[in-house]
Amino acid sequence: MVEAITFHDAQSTFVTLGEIHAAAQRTLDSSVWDFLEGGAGAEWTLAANRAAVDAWAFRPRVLRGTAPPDLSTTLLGVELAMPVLVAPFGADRLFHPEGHRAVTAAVQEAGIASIVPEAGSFSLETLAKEAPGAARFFQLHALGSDEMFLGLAGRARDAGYAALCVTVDSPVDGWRERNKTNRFGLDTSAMEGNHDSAEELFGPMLRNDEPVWTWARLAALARRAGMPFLAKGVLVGEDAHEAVEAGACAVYVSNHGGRQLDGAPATLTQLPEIVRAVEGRVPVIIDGGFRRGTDILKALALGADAVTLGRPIAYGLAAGGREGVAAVLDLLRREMRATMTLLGRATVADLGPTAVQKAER
Ligand SMILES: Cc1cc2nc3c(=O)[nH]c(=O)nc-3n(C[C@H](O)[C@H](O)[C@H](O)COP(=O)(O)O)c2cc1C
Ligand SMILES: CC(C)CC(=O)C(=O)O
Repeated sequence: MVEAITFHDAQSTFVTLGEIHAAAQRTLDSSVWDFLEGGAGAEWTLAANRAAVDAWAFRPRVLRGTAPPDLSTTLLGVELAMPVLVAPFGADRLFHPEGHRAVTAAVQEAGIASIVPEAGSFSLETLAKEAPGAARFFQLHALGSDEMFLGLAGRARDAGYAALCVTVDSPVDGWRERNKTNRFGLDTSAMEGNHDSAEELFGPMLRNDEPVWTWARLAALARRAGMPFLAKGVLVGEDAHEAVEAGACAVYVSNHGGRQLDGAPATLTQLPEIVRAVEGRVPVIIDGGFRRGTDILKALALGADAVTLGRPIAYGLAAGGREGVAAVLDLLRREMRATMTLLGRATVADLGPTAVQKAER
């Protein structure tokens, strides 16, 4: 007798990413859920990110005799078991008491890397010490005083981070109506892992009373800090060009998951323009609305070197701490692996513009 073939994953309580999303929502208070899930304004950009992914279909090749798929890649000298990074998300202890300690532990196990946030619950040193393989990039804002930036950059350098990830799309907090409706008060202790007080960082952002930084200022500070930097939050070719000219080691296409400028275009829509402007001089990474393995492979086909994920990782964290994040990463990896075979592509380098076409509906 043939025994049953099971299609579920015996390694985890969760067998789909949808289940993890639902479990996260069940776990969190509704106002924390809204803070996590929501975007700015009418949430047009939030929805546009998803629609842009769905606007592409694959062009699969069959009977190509390719080797079993290999998802591994190298980004800025960091080896990744798959072309995925964890996007920086602050206030992590709101989702789980272990916050980024749980995230970096799972990320290290999965053989990829995290972008550790400035506004997180645990210090950059703690995370680098506990999970040196995962804590490879440190995010900080192009905001506040030069001394604050140099202080954090120096700490990241001393703790062994490979590069800074500088967020350039948040000189002021986005107009987030779910938080306003909920009278949501963010517990600042969830954001003080790297600062004596959250006011240091959020004061200028909330007051909106300081001159906005320039590329020249960022370039000069990064040089003084002796650290390479990725520019996070680039959406148009002109800024991609400016970022490379300012010395960025990578351009990170992002609209902050639709949380900052509502009406900003979808990231996947902008990707080809940015790839053209960068002309292969530095890697291009992207985030915004990527929710499953097939989504990630579409971005790679359109020219991204890696895809970063924000909310999906936070869902895993809320649903099950370290194990929840591990389940998200494992599901993504296995779905991508199966999809690569269905596409007739053996390595991520084989994914190019011929792997996708505009979807007809
Ligand atoms: C709860 C939350 C907190 C975030 N905090 C930060 C932050 O401190 N710094 C930053 O650069 N981006 C932050 N982001 C934006 C993410 O880095 C990323 O750009 C975004 O989540 C990507 O979209 P996705 O959630 O659809 O994957 C945050 C996002 C979320 C959901
Ligand atoms: C730490 C948070 C206030 C950051 C956040 O919500 C964001 O950057 O989108």
